[in-house]
Amino acid sequence: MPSARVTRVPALVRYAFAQAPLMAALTAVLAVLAGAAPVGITVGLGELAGGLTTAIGRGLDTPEARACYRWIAVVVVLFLLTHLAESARTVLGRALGRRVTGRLGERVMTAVSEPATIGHLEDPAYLDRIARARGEGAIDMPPGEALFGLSTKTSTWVTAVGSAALLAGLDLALGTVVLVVFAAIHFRLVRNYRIAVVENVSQTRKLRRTAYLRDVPTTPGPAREVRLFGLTAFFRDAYRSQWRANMAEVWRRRREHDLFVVVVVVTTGVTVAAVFHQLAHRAAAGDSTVADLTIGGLAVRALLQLLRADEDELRVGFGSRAAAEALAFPAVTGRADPAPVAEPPDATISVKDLRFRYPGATSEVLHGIDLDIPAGQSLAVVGLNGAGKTTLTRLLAGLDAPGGGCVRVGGTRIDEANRRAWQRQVVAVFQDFGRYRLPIRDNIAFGSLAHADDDEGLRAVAAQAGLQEFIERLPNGWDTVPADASGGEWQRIAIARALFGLRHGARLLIMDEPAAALDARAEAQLYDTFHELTAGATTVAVSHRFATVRKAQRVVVLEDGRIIEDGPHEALIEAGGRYAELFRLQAERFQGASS
Ligand SMILES: Nc1ncnc2c1ncn2[C@@H]1O[C@H](COP(=O)(O)OP(=O)(O)OP(=O)(O)O)[C@@H](O)[C@H]1O
Repeated sequence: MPSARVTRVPALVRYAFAQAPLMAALTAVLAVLAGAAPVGITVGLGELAGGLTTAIGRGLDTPEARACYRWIAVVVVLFLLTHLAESARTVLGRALGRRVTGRLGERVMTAVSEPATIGHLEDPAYLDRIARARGEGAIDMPPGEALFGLSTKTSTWVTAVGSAALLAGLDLALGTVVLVVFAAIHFRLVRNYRIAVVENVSQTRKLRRTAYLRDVPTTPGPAREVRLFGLTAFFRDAYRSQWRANMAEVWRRRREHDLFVVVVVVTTGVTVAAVFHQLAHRAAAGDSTVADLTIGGLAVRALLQLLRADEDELRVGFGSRAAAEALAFPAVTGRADPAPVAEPPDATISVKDLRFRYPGATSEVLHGIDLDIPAGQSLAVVGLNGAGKTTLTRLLAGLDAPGGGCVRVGGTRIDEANRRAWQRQVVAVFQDFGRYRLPIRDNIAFGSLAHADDDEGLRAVAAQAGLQEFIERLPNGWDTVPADASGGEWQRIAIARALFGLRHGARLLIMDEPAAALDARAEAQLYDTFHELTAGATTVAVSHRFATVRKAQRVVVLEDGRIIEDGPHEALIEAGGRYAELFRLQAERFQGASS
């Protein structure tokens, strides 16, 4: 660990100096000043004590008394300086920390958003990296906190080394031994302290799982089931036993540490006793003055502050680790919105031998899909759970890079160079559409942010998605954050967002179960007016509801990652294949229910 730290801390300090040179330099100077001034006070008090022994009894206006006044002035000024430097260092150090945390946060956010595809965001290891870069862990410590911790520790070490130097001035061996012994204890204390917490951090995942067990019974959704199925005791017991298993190692360390504290107390006692014995010995031999004795005593006292490990160790340890994680993300500068893919509006969207495998999966989800979707066509994709429907829509939208084959728009192949440009021309209502905790205006305008001021358009799509009354009822109308919207209302918002995008030039609309949360009337309304709503755009809708599917101009049936049927509803029914079978099954259920 220390070796990693050796590279982590300088990298962070260099970054701080690059981002905020003045603030960083001032913090460093103040940290040194705040650490050096107490050493000066030790000298001042020692000289004052020495001067007083000769000045007393000689009168107030003697050279000896005047020397004492000067040392009193020096001590008072240094006290003030310590106080001022320490306060200013605290304020500046915290501000510097906040600035660096903010900059690193932006760096991570930009780097994470840089790839046009989204596969990396489904990789748990990558998500862990992001969390660590933000300083999330067993204890939360943003990267910038390390700078504040470093400034505190700089002061501590300047005082310690300065005080040891004063001791060494009296007796070289004495100063060296005390510094070495105290520093050794300090590093061991820091190590113990950090290990105790690092262990928790390395168990982050385990602890997260444990916390999950604790939280299930108090999380509104699952809590309903926990009550119904009587699972409270299960979760409580599982939490308790997992937590104990996780903590066993931590408790063992804690016992070890308690033992170490006894060793520290004894070693420190012996060292301090040795110092005073040596000073007394020298005084008895007439080798040292009162000033020397005072300086020696005060210097040892100042050195005692090394014998502790506090939160600043965590700040430096965890903060610099978070900073290193954040700095490992490449610095990316913002990019301008790309120009749209330059293909005529009537260009066909085609898929050729499309293959895809999720990272870490052993087999392909799509095994070579061929599909031409003429502009303006409404296409429904049906198939059993896990057939690959959602995966196909993700690839059509350019959110994943195919493992083989390609997506084309007219003569343009969608690849890394134009992926973003293509994404701007696609709007979608995915199964897990966004529910932004932002005003409803933003929630809908996100469909085409460049046209967020198109109030008329916003009102029109809201009406098309059946949201007019809902918005009118909201306390602040369009400016309300629709936090309490129902599942269906949120889905209408997502539909309105997609429609707003279509209105402003998107050419492909993807809908993955867009009516899952809609009531029967809303669903019927959506599909009855579908063509009018989508204004002739190309649409690909995934649905398990055949009453809906049959309204599409064309249906493809996906099975195990392959298209097995393709044609209009009537033709597929007539062919009597898988589509006809699934359609009949669903129709029978409804007939059964109504008879
Ligand atoms: N992010 C992922 N990582 C790994 N495997 C995945 C991921 N997403 C989906 N899969 C797997 O890929 C297969 C196809 O999933 P997909 O979501 O495309 O199916 P689907 O036809 O849309 O299913 P459904 O009707 O249930 O929505 C499934 O076996 C699924 O488990």
